[in-house]
Amino acid sequence: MEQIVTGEQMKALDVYTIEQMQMPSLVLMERAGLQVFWSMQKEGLPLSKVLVLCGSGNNGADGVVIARLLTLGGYQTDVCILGKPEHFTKEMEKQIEIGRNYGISFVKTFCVHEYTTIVDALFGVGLSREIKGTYRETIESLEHFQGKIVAVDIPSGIHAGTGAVLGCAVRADLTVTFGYKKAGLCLYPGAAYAGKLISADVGILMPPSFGSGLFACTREELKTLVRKPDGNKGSFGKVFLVAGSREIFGAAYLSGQAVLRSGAGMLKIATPKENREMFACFPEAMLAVYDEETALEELVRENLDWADVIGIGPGIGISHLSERLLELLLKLVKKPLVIDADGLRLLKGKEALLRACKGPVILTPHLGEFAALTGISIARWKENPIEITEKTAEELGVILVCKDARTLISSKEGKTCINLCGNDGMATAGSGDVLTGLILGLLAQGLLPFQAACTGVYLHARAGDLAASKKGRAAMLAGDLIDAAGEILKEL
Ligand SMILES: NC(=O)C1=CN([C@@H]2O[C@H](COP(=O)(O)OP(=O)(O)OC[C@H]3O[C@@H](n4cnc5c(N)ncnc54)[C@H](OP(=O)(O)O)[C@@H]3O)[C@@H](O)[C@H]2O)[C@@H](O)CC1
Ligand SMILES: [K+]
Repeated sequence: MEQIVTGEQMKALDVYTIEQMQMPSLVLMERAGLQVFWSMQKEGLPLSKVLVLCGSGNNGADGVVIARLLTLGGYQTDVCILGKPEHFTKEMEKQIEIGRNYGISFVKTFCVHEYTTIVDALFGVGLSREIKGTYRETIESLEHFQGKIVAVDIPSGIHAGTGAVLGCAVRADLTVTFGYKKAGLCLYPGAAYAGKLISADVGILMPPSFGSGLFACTREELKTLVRKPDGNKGSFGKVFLVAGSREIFGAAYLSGQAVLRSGAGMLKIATPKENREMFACFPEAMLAVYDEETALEELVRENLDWADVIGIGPGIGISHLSERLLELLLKLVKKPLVIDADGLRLLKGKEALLRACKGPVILTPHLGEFAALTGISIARWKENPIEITEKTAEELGVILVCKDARTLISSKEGKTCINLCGNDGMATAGSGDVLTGLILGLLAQGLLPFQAACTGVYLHARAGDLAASKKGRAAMLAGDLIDAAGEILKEL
């Protein structure tokens, strides 16, 4: 997993490195400036005439370092400091003094169109409120700039913890961020403002006791999934999935296919009797059919004994039978339970039952389902997604997968994973059913619930990127995700 931090956490790490490790702030800053300077050269930015825009804090001080390095490198560079001298940090004062000694060009006014590249060093992780006045006018004047823009640490105007735009923000082509990726660069809209994102090591250290539970999944997590040469279908896990209804067969099929493609050994689908014939095309799945006459408690008890993991929701519809099945599972399950789609809609009003559930529960709502379940609007979630997802996971006592362009997975203990892969082609019918199946398949193979949820989301998103590269984002279907997930697992 890759560590992600909020702005506050990053500041705490700066302080730790400077005060506890005794690393001078100006050394960190020099390394930060060098990393941006090198990245600008390496990325082939047009450097015939560069303007560096600086605020009054240490992000601005980084900007002055970059201007000095560019000037020494022979690139024509101007620096414009928008911050007021009374707000300068001591590092900023020092960098201006050094810059003057090195003969860099400070300007008071500028015409953006004279420059080929602009360096945005107005605000970094210290941005604390909405941008107004001259800062805002300057940022807005960059909107029609034809050259390239490089953001130092984070595009100015983006909140480092939430990715929100505070009034206005710089749209960068390249962002060089220091130490660790900031959450605001990983979440939308911030992610869209960052352009190409490069993480640069500048020597900031993280103490072992550091309490950031924020991560992004990486390819490494998939490697925890190992096939055992002496394994059998039982040892790769048995999945019991309550899915499908008279009207909706496809959701059960897609989820079930994803379960088996991810490597689980056996699958049994509980579905209404009318679906029996439809399942002729899915011979790998066993069936437990039910109707009004079925003793549902018996059916559930029997299959809970048999299965290693349980899922409910894809295409079950809203009926008294599906509601009864959900209630029985919540009351009786002691194994991991994944609830998706209609299962989430039926969960409304059963929060007490959910909290009392003895098995670990994973909920996988898209934002509409999340809003319906919690009463928290999509707009409110988007204002502060990490905090709200963590709080809801804790309150409901579940692992919560909030599906969005940047899906968040939070455990009730306050660990959160941000998914950084995937694309808009995945917003297609059945995509969520596939995710549920993948998570179930990974659970069946022994991944711990939070790990299975994070790895499932990552595998699903990587499959989305592979499917998009083959079929195109508009044309790809949920079924392509299943095939692509299989290919990704094969590569391992
Ligand atoms: N520590 C280190 O050694 C290292 C730090 N590094 C660099 O430092 C950056 C963090 O620096 P920072 O903490 O000084 O904050 P920064 O982002 O420059 O802005 C703070 C200033 O802006 C002001 N301000 C805020 N919002 C505002 C608004 N809307 N409109 C107007 N003003 C506003 C705020 O005012 P205040 O809120 O205090 O009133 C304050 O004056 C970090 O991102 C990285 O680039 C690297 O070099 C590595 C080593
Ligand atoms: K910046």
